[in-house]
Amino acid sequence: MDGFKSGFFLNLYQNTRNALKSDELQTFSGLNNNIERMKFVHNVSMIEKKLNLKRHDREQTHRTNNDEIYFYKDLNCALEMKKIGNKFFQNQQWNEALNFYNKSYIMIPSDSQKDVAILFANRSAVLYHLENYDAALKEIERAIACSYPKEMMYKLKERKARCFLAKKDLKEALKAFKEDIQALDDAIIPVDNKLKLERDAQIMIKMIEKNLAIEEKMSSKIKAKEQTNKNDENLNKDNNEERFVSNSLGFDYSEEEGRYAIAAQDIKLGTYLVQEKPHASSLLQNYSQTHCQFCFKRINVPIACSNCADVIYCSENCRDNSWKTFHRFECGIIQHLWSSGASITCQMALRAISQKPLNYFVNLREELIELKSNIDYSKIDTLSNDDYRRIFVLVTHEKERTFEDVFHRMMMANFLLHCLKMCDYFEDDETEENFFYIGSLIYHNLQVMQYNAHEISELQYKGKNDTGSSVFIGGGIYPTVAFFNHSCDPGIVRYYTGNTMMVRAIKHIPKGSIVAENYGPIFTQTPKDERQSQLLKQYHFKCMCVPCMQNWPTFKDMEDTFLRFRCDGKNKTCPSVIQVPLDVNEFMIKCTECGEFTNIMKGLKSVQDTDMLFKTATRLHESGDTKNALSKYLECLQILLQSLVPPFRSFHLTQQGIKRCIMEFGNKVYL
Ligand SMILES: C[S@@+](CC[C@H](N)C(=O)[O-])C[C@H]1O[C@@H](n2cnc3c(N)ncnc32)[C@H](O)[C@@H]1O
Repeated sequence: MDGFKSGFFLNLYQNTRNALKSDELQTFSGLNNNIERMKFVHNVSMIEKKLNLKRHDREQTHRTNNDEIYFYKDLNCALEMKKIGNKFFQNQQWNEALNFYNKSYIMIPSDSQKDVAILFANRSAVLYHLENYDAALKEIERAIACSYPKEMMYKLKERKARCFLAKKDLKEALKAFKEDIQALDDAIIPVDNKLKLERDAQIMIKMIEKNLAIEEKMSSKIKAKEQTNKNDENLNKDNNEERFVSNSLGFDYSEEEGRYAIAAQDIKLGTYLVQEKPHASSLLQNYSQTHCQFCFKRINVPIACSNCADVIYCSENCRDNSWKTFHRFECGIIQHLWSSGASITCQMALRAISQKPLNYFVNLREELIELKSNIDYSKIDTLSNDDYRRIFVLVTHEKERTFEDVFHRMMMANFLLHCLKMCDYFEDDETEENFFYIGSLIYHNLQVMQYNAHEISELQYKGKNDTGSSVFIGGGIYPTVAFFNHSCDPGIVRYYTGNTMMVRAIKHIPKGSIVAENYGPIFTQTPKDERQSQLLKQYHFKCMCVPCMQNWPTFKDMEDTFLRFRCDGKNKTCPSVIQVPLDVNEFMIKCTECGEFTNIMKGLKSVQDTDMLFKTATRLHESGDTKNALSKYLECLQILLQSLVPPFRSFHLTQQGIKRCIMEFGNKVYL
């Protein structure tokens, strides 16, 4: 996720770097703070002269060189798209029609409100046919708010009534049919048609009134339903929390490992540990026309930015929040960022600044200097997720960086600073001091993102039988989860709804143990040496997790591994450890020492967490459903891996077994 891999910036960087003379190199190496370094890079790169970039504005209504990716507001083009949409609509190809209406709407300049209103109305018609009545009603509301023509209003009101009817909301349907009759007064259509439409509406009104009378009698039932809906609303509110951190999670600090998460109490498998919104996040360009720029939800019915056609939103709320924070500055420069080749981490480094006004950072300046040498985590943890100090304190490994790394990142920061200037971030403030101070923060952010940002993924399914795969759609910086250290055998799984991250335990984690996540290399797939050197190179630490210390084999190396169990023979004193081949599908095994048959799962019964699971497995086993029983037994084993004492603690489950446990059990957690 790091750096500029392609795009015009690479050239600029290489030219500047190659042109550096040895005395300039020395000067740069001798500089002792980031503001001075920023000034130096700014002067040698002469970025403003070399890059003739301008912010796009509303007047720029042309398309560039048949460029398929970059859309501009363009009325003619938008009307063409609408025509295509209309053709699909006539052929009852609803999804295709919606797709073209969406494209058309996104490209309409915001001063063409009437066209916008008509497109909202067209989308409502498609959505009605797709039986997505709530979305259709929302579009009707939007069309009306955009001054939909009075003479056509009766169509919208009638559609509104039919949507409510389909939703079985008779009261609202009744209201809408009455509004429909009123709206017919303004309709410019032949009188006969008008009368017919009015008669139809009256018939509906009578029918609904009759049904409402019946419904009245059952009002108590309806009240109960309303109560349920209210409860649902409350649930959703909880989901919208900025962050939730379980009481079972704590944080500790050591000189070698920095700050890291631990279990403040025993953590059961499956426990929700964290739900967190990002401090800053950026969506990949490829998803800019399918996902909400603000919350990353996939969208069928987008809301457009009124100035640019580069981004879309799932709702007016997300559009407004985006505008209030970063998009008012980024609007019109996003295409430059994309074509520069700036990685998602670079875009996040910029966004962590563009989402707050200049004053915010100017006011924090003294405190940030203090934070560089003295961090009070108990205070930092109480700050809200959108507070810049929460990400400022994250690891940067600043002292371990090479000259090339610093120069490269300074150049990136300088380019991003240039972008900020281009989009009027500094407004009337022309002081050099603030300009380079913000540059130094962008540089700091680039370092923070390198070690602390997370990829945001989405579970995508291709067809009915697909089991789904996780697809990278953007990046985010999560102030709480950024403090989780790594293990090659992690205790948690991360997954997302939009850009909200959820973290759950995938094993039993005893009180006081580290709660680790995984930075990439996992013991089942990558051999120890490879894992350790990758982590050292990428994250500057030597991994000392249990699989690294005990050199656990990968799945591939586990082909010949045995399951090992202590014999549970008749006299209970047999000291033997029985080895069971990997492909075991019998649960009764014979001890080679005492000759007794024993149930390999017997020793596991005592562990509380697995009791239910074990009972289910036994029931399935006894009923002859060996396949499902095995799967349940293996789930037990997966949980127990953490709590068993040696030699059991150190055994590795079968390749098939652990894989299946993780896949099957893990999947349940993911979904
Ligand atoms: C995302 S941060 C994790 C939080 C970090 N410990 C801190 O103090 O902010 C990643 C950095 O933490 C440290 N780290 C992560 N896992 C570690 C581990 N298992 N052992 C030692 N250091 C680790 C490394 O310095 C790594 O670059």
